[in-house]
Amino acid sequence: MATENTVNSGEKFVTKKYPFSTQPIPRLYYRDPKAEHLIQSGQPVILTGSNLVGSAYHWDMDYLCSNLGCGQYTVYTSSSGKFKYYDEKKMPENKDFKPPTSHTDMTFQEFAAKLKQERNNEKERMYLQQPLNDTVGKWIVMDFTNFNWEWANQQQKTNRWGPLTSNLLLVGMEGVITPAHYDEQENLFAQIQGYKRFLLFDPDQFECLYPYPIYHPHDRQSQVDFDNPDFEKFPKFADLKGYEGIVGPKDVLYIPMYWWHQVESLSGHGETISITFWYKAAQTMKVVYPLTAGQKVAIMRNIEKMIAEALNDKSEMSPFMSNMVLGRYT
Ligand SMILES: CC1(C)c2ccccc2-c2ccc(C[C@@H](CC(=O)O)C(=O)C(=O)O)cc21
Ligand SMILES: [Zn+2]
Repeated sequence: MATENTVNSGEKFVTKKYPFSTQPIPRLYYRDPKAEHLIQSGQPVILTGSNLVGSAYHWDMDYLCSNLGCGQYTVYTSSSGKFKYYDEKKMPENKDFKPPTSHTDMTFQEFAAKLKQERNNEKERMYLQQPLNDTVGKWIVMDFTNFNWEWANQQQKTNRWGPLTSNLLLVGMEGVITPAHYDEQENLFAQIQGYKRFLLFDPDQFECLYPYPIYHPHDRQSQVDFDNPDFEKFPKFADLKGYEGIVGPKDVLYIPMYWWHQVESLSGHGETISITFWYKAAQTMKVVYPLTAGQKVAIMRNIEKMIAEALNDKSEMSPFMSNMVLGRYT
């Protein structure tokens, strides 16, 4: 049932309410020219009917247990249910950084068994994420080869995306949340089991989402706690405008590069099973003005990196940037 901080979004989903407005992510048949146009213009769209991972629609926990083999899988655990990504390579320079989640390796069978027992005492939330590699069993390899590669390759070509870098298998417990962040790759996000609520924000919402400094382990993640926003520190969060949609089995969501997204595995519909298709950026042939918001994010990132390198002292970043901007460009 819906409580005071949740809404009944449609017939069967209860979702958390946030203090910003959203409009629906378009949902179109994958062959619809409007869908093609949205992808080409770097706009998100939920695609139906693509069968991108049609050969994996029968993947459920039992099938994965018997066919994923006995390889080790990375399983993240979080007591809060939030899985904020952090870059371990950036931890040495940030002495007081405490990872918000822990991770261990285990076989899929161990993960599935823990999932069953976890269901009772609702304590530790778990999220398995694993590149699909050659440790998986032969049936999984066969399902993988039978993905709708013809359509995926056609998208890659039409939109001039770079190479496919990885397919990630994701198995999440009900209620896990991936907090707002952006990625630097194009993403075809395929849902196999369960339902995920996506909140998406245009890269031009950058000033409302206050990403961590680039050298921070939480680079690319928003500093704002959506459940308890600090409007003193992050006043423009109140002006945030987003898109929202529920991605269910057989849906494919196109998440354009640099688009912010928060992802919530909805309760009451079992664990979620997803596969991501990440592509490197399209080759920028000729710069066209005005620049897109995403291009400006890329420029900001490059400048932040150069300043951090030039100063070679993190504590100098803030005074340096303030001196450069305050009272001069503000
Ligand atoms: C949180 C988790 C498990 C994780 C932990 C540690 C390192 C990486 C990742 C990682 C990467 C991608 C996702 C999928 C998705 C979010 C979602 O579906 O929940 C998403 O953000 C995307 O497809 O771009 C989820 C994760
Ligand atoms: Zn992401």
